Amino acid sequence: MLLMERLDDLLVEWLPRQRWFAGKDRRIDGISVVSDTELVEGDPSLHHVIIAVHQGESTDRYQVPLGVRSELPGRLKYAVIGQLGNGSCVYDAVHDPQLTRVWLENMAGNVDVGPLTFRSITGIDPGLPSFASPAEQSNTSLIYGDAYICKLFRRLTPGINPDLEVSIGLARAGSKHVPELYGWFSSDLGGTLSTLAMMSEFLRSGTDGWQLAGTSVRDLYAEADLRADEVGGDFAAEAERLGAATADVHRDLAAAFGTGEMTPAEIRAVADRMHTRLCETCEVVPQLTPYAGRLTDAFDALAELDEPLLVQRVHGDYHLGQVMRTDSGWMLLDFEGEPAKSLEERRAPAHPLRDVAGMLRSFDYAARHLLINGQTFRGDRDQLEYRAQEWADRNRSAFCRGYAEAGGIDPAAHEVILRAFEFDKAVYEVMYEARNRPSWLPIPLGSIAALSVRPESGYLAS
Ligand SMILES: Nc1ncnc2c1ncn2[C@@H]1O[C@H](COP(=O)(O)OP(=O)(O)O)[C@@H](O)[C@H]1O
Ligand SMILES: O=P(O)(O)O[C@H]1O[C@H](CO)[C@@H](O[C@H]2O[C@H](CO)[C@@H](O)[C@H](O)[C@H]2O)[C@H](O)[C@H]1O
Repeated sequence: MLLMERLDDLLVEWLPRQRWFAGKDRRIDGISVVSDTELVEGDPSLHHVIIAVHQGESTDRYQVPLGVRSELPGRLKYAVIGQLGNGSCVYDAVHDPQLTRVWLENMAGNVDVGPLTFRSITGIDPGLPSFASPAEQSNTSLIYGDAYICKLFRRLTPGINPDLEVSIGLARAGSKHVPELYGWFSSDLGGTLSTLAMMSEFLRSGTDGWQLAGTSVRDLYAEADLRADEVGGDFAAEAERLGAATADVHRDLAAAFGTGEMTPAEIRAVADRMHTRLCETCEVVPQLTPYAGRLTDAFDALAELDEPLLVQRVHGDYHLGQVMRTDSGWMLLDFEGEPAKSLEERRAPAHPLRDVAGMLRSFDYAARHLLINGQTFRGDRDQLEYRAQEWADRNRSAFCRGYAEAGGIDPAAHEVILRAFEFDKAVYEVMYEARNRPSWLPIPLGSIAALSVRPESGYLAS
């Protein structure tokens, strides 16, 4: 058992500096160890630790694999958490390939160690070295060789993780737009077998949509007088193909998990939740308040729909960082849903245009993110903002066209639904940015300002 004096103090100081720690906006009142399984003995040792972090009314559980060495080599200094009472160093084990190899070996061997169960569903090479992915993400991924990527879920929820659940479902449905699943590991959490990590094919030929879109936007801003359709890096054809891939995955999700109907009363409940989120966000970010009236109108218009809506399992947190363009087309990743929602909400069937709206938001982000933080490009500010909107609109339309032509519900024919979902997502982003990246807050606020003055009808095309 690793829990020695000072560990909790060290974690209180270290956790808020981690990208994946979801409680950065609240004080940590205390930390307790839920489980501690020694996976590698000796020096270094690997402790698979699950902690409970107490913050006010809430307690969240996190997975924190810890390495312990009597002396920390220079190459691991950046991963240090601190010094334990007995003088040894404790550090974030994901950065130590000497330790992380054990997860791969254990999955390959389908072994159980204490409460941990390691499983693979295909033959995997247990000998590949790992490094921690530098990607901007909510969890931590390890890349083994250039063959596998193993995502360690940081904040844990009892039960099967939706990302794993959906990957299994889509594999069974024969989807060609998701990486092949290779294995996972789980542990008992409060009496329920719960996913700790999943390992899939590493898409070595892939580039994520956020980077590709960013390159296109940079190309545009570098050419002072050209329009989005005139520069070399035009993204519209890719956006259209991405729309088509999204429709394919929605069809496969419907086949794997079934479809249902949302009654008008349930639609009103969805609109109510959007309204609640708006009120909560206005309290934290008062700059949103001037738009509250127009946002409320959009949510009310959704609440007034009197036809049932077809619902199904969806992605739930869809954006350009969740898709990769590979040599065989677009691949979709990370079916975990919005990290702030409960597991039940994340697994609940929803309208497929929720994902479409998520991706539309991402085109806005891609266009606007280079205009914050004092980045300088040719052209005056107003002109750049105009061109950003033009780029976003061109790609938003192309994505919707691709989606509809591949058999998805035509977004242009369901603007009331799309508008409500897009505004709700933008409100979510306002809170997300306020908590995680305050310097990015102008992005969703700017989008809300621009979109909320568009007419209800034709709001996509304008
Ligand atoms: N199968 C994969 N192959 C290659 N890179 C991947 C793969 N899965 C994820 N990535 C990279 O890791 C990033 C984060 O992955 P994601 O699943 O969204 O993590 P998180 O849920 O922690 O945010 C992606 O944007 C992508 O760049
Ligand atoms: O970490 P996740 O991918 O699960 O999602 C969370 O973080 C995302 C940022 O990394 C955040 O996405 C927002 O920023 C993106 C650009 O960085 C942009 O493309 C998205 O449209 C925007 O929503 C996501 O909302 C959050 O849940």
